[in-house]
Parts: sequence; C-alpha cells; structure tokens
Amino acid sequence: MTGPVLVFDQVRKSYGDHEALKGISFEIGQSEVVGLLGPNGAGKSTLFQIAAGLFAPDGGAVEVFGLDYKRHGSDILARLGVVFQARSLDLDMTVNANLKFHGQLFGLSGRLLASRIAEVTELLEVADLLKRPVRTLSGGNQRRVEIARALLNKPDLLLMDEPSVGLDATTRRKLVDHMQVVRAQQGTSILWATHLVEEVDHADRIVFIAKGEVTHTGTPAEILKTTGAASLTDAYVALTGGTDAHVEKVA
Ligand SMILES: Nc1ncnc2c1ncn2[C@@H]1O[C@H](COP(=O)(O)OP(=O)(O)OP(=O)(O)O)[C@@H](O)[C@H]1O
Repeated sequence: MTGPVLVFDQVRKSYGDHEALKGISFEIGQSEVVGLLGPNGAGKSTLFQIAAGLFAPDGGAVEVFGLDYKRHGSDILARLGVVFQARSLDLDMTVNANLKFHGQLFGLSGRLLASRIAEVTELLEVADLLKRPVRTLSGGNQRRVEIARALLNKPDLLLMDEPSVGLDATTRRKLVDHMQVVRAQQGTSILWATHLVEEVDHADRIVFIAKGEVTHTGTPAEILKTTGAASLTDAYVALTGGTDAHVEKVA
C-alpha cells in the first residue's frame, strides 16, 4: 500500500458528559515517526486505545492500513505492534518464555520464531537477558523486552503509549535511539504518545494535543519556526500555556 498507515478523521469520544476527544484528525505515513505530545489528561491514551482497536470512537472514523476495525479487526491486529502504558510481561516467566508465548499468538513457531526472537532482542539490546526471569530485570530492560515483543510480528505500525514512564533520563534517551533504529531497519511507522518533549525531538512530525483537540502539528523545525521559540521545550511551554510541569531535558 502507498497511503497512510493510520488515519484519524474527526474522532470524538466522551466519558459520560466529559468530552475527552473533540474531533481529532491527523494521519501517519509509511515509515513515519510521529510524536503525540500533550499534557496529562489531553486525551492521548484515549486516542491511543482507539487506534489499537480497544474501543470505537463515538464519532468520526479511524482507519489503519486503509482498513476499519469493524470489518477487518484481525487483519489490522496482525500488522500492528502495541506497547501499552501499563507493563504487561509475565514477571515469573523468563524473557524468552514471554517472547515465545507472544510469538505463538501470531502463529510463529519453530526456527522462524527463534530467529525472530533473536532479531528483536538484538535490536533492543536484550539478547543476553533471554534466560532471566522478567522480575529480575531493571525497569528499563523490561520496557525494552516489551518493545521487542511488540516487534515480533514485524508490525507495519507500532503504537507506544508513554513507554518510558518510570525510566531515568539516560534510559529514556536510549529508547528513543532504539526506535530510530527500528524505523531505519524495518521501515516501521511509529506513533509515540508522551508528555516529555525530549522523546519526540527527533520525530518526523509532532502532533500537539490539549483538552481533546489538536492544537499544532508540524516537523520539529516547523514548530520552532511557527512559535519563534528557541527550543522545542520552550515551544511546548508556549503552546500549552506553561501548565505542564513535566517538561524535562536530558542532561
Ligand atoms: N475511563 C474513563 N472514565 C472517565 N474519564 C476518563 C476515562 N479515561 C480517561 N478519562 C478522562 O478523559 C480525559 C483524557 O484522558 P486520557 O487518559 O486519554 O489523557 P492522557 O493525555 O493520556 O493523560 P495522561 O498523560 O495523564 O495519561 C481526562 O480528563 C481523563 O480524566
């Protein structure tokens, strides 16, 4: 396919009388890394869950790989990788057992599964941890294993919802570097939801959302130009009215 891998078209979602998404529209192209940046409560997770097919929007449409979830849910999921905000590895199983189980869910087995596990763990630099129970790994390494797991099916689109929560600045930067390698080597499109500017400063495009609406979108260079800010952090503070305390820089 040559079209966008993900399209949000006027997506709306309410919880009771609270409108969490008020008509979100944007697209992600092939091999594009898009940062979805917004303060707490902006609607990132809600949008992310809709993109992952966990629930349908109240209004508007979402298309993944040109398909809709209603009719082609399993076709979409076969080509999707998802890293949720909450950790979801089995802590008592080894890294290898976790990856094997997940791979089997995608119909992988035998040598093909073993070679995929070798490939993704090398990519995320956790190959030496395969025999370790997940419980014994640092938070950063557990996150890398989760991302490796999400790549087992060679997804065309990887969705990540605040994957670096709880990680230190150096480990966060390493994750950003890993994702650039994943995109370069596998051509994977990536949607990275975060409230940390530093995680999206190398994205192809940043979509700012606040209070359920897209407020700005553009390449990092375009956003600097439009806002006249000296740094993306300053631009973010300007665009969000300086209300987000989570603006951090890597030392
Ligand atoms: N299940 C729910 N029931 C009621 N309100 C909800 C629910 N989930 C989210 N909300 C509300 O919808 C709004 C958007 O929440 P959402 O979690 O999507 O934002 P977010 O940008 O991901 O925030 P954070 O960065 O804190 O994770 C918030 O006001 C939140 O309180």
